[in-house]
Amino acid sequence: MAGITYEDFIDLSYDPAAADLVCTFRIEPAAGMTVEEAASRVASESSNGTWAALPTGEGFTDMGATAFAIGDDESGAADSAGTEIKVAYPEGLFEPGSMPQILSCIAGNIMGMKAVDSIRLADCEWPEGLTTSFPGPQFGSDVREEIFGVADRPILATVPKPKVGLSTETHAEVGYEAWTGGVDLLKDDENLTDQAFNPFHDRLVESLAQRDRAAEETGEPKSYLINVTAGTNEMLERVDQVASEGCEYVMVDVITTGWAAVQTVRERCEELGLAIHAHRAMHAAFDRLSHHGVSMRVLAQIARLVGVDQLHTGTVGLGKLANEDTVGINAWLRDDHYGLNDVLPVASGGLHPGLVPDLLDATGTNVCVQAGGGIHGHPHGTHEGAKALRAAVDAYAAGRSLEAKAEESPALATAIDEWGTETPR
Ligand SMILES: O=C(O)[C@H](O)COP(=O)(O)O
Ligand SMILES: [Mg+2]
Repeated sequence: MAGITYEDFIDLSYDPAAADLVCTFRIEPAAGMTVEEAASRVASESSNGTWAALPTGEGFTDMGATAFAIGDDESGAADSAGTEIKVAYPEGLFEPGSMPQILSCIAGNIMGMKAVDSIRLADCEWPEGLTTSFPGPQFGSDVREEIFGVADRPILATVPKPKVGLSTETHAEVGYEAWTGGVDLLKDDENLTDQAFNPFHDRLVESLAQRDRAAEETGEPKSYLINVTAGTNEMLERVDQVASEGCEYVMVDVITTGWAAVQTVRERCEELGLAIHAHRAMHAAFDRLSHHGVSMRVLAQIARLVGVDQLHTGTVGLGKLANEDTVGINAWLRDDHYGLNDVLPVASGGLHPGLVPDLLDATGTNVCVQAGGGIHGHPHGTHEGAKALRAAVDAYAAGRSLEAKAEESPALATAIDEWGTETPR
C-alpha cells in the first residue's frame, strides 16, 4: 500500500535541525527484527506512525521523527544491553511548556512496544525553543547564598528518623536539636505528609517556631523542607500555608505527584517566592534497570526544565541507595542550557560524617548534603550527630582532614568510631 510505513522513519544520512529534540535510546530489538527495523518503529510510534501503513492526504502535516544514528555508542554506556540509537523529533510535534505531552511522545507507548524487548531513554538534547518554553528553577543553587548566606560549604539537611510516627511536638524538637547542632534544613521524609499522628499544618507551625528559636540562638539562618506532596489542589493549599507561615521552601515528591502537578506548583511558588526541594521517591522504577526505562539523567533534565531548585541526584555510590552517574547528572544540572538557572544537587541516602570527604571530592561543595540515620543514629543523639556532620563539612571546606578535626570535635570522633568511613547498605 502506498503511504507511510514505519520504514519511512529512518534516514541514516539525516542531519538533525537545530530545533529538533534529539533523544538517545538503547534498544534490544524483538526476535526476528533488525535493529534498523526496531529503530524505525521507535521513531514511528513515538511521533506520528503506528504498526500499519497509513495513507497521506489533504491536511496531513508531517510530524514524523527520524532515527538517524545506530550503534554509535557515544553515551559511553556500551556496557549496557542493547544498541544505542538516536532519534530526532521535529519541534512542531510538541506542545511548548507541556512536559506530560512531551513525555507521551518520547517515553510513551514505545516503553511497552513489542518491537523492542527493552528500551532505555538514556539522554536528551533539548533545543532552545523547547527549553525556553519552560521556566527552569526560580533560584537554583543561589539558595545557598540567598537563604543561608553560605558560599564556602555545602548546606546541610536532616530527616528525623523514624521517618513516620513521631508526634508533631517531638518532630519539631528533633528539628531544634538538629538545627542548633549545625544543620541548615530540617527535611520531612517522603512518606510524611498529613497523617493523624503529625498533621501538616500543626507540623508547619510548630517546626517553624522551633526554627525561629534555633536561628535566634545560633545566629544562623535556618529553614524547613516541609513535604506538601498530595493531589494538586491540596498541594496548592499547602504551598499557600507554607508561604503565609513564613517558610522559604516546599518539598515535593516529583515522580509520585507527576510533572504536571510540579509545573502547577512551580507557578504558585513563583508568585509566593518559595523554593522547591524535589525528592524523587519511585525514580528507581524508571531508572534502576540500565537497559530499560528512563534514565535518572533524563528525569533530572525534566526536573530542571519544569523548575525545581534542589534535586536528589544520589551519593556517587557511597550511600545506601543504588546510584546512576551522580557526577554526570550534577554536571548537566549546572551546565548552561539556554540561560536556565541551575539546580542544587542533593546528596542523600545512607550518608554519615565519615563519607563526607569522598562525597565532596566527587560532587564539589555546591551541593546540599542530607543525613537522616547518619545524624539521629549518632550514639549521643541528634544534637551531637548534627554537630558531627557540620564538623565534617566545615573541615572539608577548610581543607582539613576528618582525623584532625575529630581531635577537636568529640561529636565527630564518636561518629567516626561508630561508622568509620564505611558505606552502609
Ligand atoms: O529522604 C531521604 O533523603 C532519606 O530519608 C535519607 O535517609 P538516610 O539519611 O537515613 O538514609
Ligand atoms: Mg527518605
